[in-house]
Amino acid sequence: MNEPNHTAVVADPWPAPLATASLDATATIPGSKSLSNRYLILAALGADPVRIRGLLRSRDTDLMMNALRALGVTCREDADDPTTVTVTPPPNGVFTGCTEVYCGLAGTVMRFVPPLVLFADGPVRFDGDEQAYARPMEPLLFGLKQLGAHVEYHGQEGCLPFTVTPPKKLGSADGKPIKIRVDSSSSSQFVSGLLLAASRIPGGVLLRHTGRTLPSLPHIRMTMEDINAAGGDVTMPERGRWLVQPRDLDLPRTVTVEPDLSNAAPFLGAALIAGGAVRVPNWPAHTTQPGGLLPSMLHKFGATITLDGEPFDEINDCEMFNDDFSGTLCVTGDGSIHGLGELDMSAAGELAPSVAAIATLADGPSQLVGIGHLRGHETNRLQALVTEIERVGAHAEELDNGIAIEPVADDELHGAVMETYADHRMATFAAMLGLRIPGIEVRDVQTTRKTIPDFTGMWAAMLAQHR
Ligand SMILES: O=C(O)C1=C[C@@H](OP(=O)(O)O)[C@@H](O)[C@H](O)C1
Ligand SMILES: C=C(OP(=O)(O)O)C(=O)O
Repeated sequence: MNEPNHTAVVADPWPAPLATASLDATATIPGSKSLSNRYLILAALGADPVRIRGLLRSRDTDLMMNALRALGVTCREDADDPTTVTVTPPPNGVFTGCTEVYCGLAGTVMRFVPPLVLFADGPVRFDGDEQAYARPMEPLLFGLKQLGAHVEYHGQEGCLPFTVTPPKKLGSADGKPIKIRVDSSSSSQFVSGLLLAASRIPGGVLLRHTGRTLPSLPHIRMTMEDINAAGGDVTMPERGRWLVQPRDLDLPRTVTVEPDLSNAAPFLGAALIAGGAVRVPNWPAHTTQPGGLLPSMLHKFGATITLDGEPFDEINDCEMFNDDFSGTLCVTGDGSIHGLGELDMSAAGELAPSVAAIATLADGPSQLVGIGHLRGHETNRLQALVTEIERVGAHAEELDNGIAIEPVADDELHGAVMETYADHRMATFAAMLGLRIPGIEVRDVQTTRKTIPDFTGMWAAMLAQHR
């Protein structure tokens, strides 16, 4: 249950640096949280050790490794490189029960680990940060109940903390896929969590999403691609329906994690806000990360985008998606930012705080829609964004399914101490505003450790590289 100590000392509130010159920077972004935690889960579900290279080392991945360790999985980092970790599954694939897992505030831990209890030899209790008690969990646990698990809540019904007890017998009696129905409209992670475990269920699983909307489809496609890369057989015969055939899962002996493209957003966005160029190396030309949508969003704001020197306009999405190719993405801004009008962000909700920061400094209004489920993220992000945008003197309002942002002239914006609500993306959002608005200070900037080990160091390094 213990978490590792993080010791770096940073002033609180942290004075966000102002950009006083246009940028000419390269930012190397650590590994993807979503891919890191999927590879850890899939490696734990396999039979043989898997070496994961470029693993993100941050609070969410440390929580995931500790969760797996509690279940009898060995996660051993290389002595000379903590981002290379070898995962060895438990003997016979049986996870250790009668234990506890601490989820922190990590959606990928609280939604991807409980399904592993289906293969445990006893009950597992799950707990997390107090703020995690407000995050939706019930649809995932309803899915597990349909697979025969027993769930006991220790606080509010449908929320952390809870205990999952494995079924006495797993899988259908007739050898056909078990049919389960889950409403995943409040988080794609319910579908992903169930799919990740489903290959190991005798007879497999037919999963149907029952809600009206389904956010973060790229993240579900990421789950499918990773399962299939591990020898699984998962298909989506139609939107909102997945068929998982029973299969042994074994990732390749070594897998390499792509950089976290969503965490690239504040850095690339800085080129628009401060003006100048920011480059991110190892940008994958093919990716299931929703951050793959970032170049086109930044382009709409008015940025010039190149990949290995090729203009973005001339990069045909299909041709560019050659699996083996990765290059340096370069975003250049001239200090002007166009309002977006209405932008559907349902596929990439985790980019919304960064996009909102840029939109706050634009020359016209933006409405980011399709993201009502952000109310159940680390904090109620729609409410938090409105409060913090208003705090610096611009205007914003909550919509049913998103946020409307009404920028004001730069001289009407003013510094403030920004709240972050234990939300890493609210901290990076505030840092982005601080590039242009003098006097921005950020409370608890260390909350960025959820997915970035040294955000303030990387931010300072970017600003030190200017024209
Ligand atoms: O599966 C994943 O790795 C994630 C899915 C998304 O969750 P939601 O569908 O809840 O937004 C995303 O926002 C989160 O940061 C990571
Ligand atoms: C929503 C997010 O995280 P989580 O994986 O905790 O859901 C996020 O990182 O923006």
